Amino acid sequence: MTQAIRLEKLAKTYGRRRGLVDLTLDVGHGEVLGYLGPNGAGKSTTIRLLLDLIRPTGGRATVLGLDPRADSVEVHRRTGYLAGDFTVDGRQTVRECLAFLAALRGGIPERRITGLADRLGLELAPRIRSLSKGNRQKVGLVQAFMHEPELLILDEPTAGLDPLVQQVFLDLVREARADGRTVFMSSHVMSEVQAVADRVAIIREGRLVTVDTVTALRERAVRTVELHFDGTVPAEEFSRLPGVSDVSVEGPRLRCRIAGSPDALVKAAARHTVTGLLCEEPDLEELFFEYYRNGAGHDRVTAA
Ligand SMILES: Nc1ncnc2c1ncn2[C@@H]1O[C@H](COP(=O)(O)OP(=O)(O)OP(=O)(O)O)[C@@H](O)[C@H]1O
Repeated sequence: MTQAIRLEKLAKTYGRRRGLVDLTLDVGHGEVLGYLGPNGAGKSTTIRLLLDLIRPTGGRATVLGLDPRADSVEVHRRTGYLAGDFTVDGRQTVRECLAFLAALRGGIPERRITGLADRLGLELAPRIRSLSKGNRQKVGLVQAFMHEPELLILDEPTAGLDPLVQQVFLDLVREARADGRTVFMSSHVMSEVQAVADRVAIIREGRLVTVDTVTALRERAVRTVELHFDGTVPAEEFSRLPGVSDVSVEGPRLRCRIAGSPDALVKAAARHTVTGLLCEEPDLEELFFEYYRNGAGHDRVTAA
């Protein structure tokens, strides 16, 4: 797979403040990458660097094979961008605003704009300044998607959206991927990212902590397992097994948490008569918290 985005030791400092530290990351064409991190992790900094809205202090970014600085116009033409602080002229109506932005893009069929607005439940008649935060965000989404760009760069796209509209947004991302387009979206909510992303990159304090597929993250995540036996089993037979923690036994029921392979647990259970087995879906949000806790940041993220 060729790369839609290639970051090589990309770095940004703001005076003496750290923005981004030697970030190396590739995003393939047609891939949806979820870019997760707590407040101040460096997500917006990365995105602004991709679009040449700020300049790096080290390293290199390549977007659609282009240099964001030298080929800025071309990068912006081929990209749909939603800024974290999306703002437009408040005096315009939604329709005027989107028509203006469409004209800047060389014209876009009106039905595409009205189609997106309909799906997101965005009225076109009101003035921008009268809109709630969520409705302004919808304007931002329409303008990012309306020209069907080959690359979408979205900074906290679901901020302020209610759950139903969030689902519509996730559908738009799925459709973009089905069309072979690339999506780079930042978030601080794991659940929405895991619903659509092929891979998830987690950053903390300007550094990449991990990047992996949602499937692999799931395999690494902690899950709760409940086993039912035909009688009481000794907890100590289970508490020392690799990856097993928080073992509790209540009558014939044993509950524990497991990280990684359940093989040792299954083999230990098989020494008894198992009458029931319940395994909860791994909680990726919890895995995400772990990545945060294992550092000096301690910035809490929002659980969805
Ligand atoms: N213009 C600036 N001047 C000084 N420091 C900045 C500036 N922009 C960002 N920073 C610092 O860079 C770091 C990364 O900020 P950034 O906005 O990229 O984080 P983020 O992950 O997007 O956070 P959030 O979720 O709050 O938007 C933070 O410590 C922030 O204070």
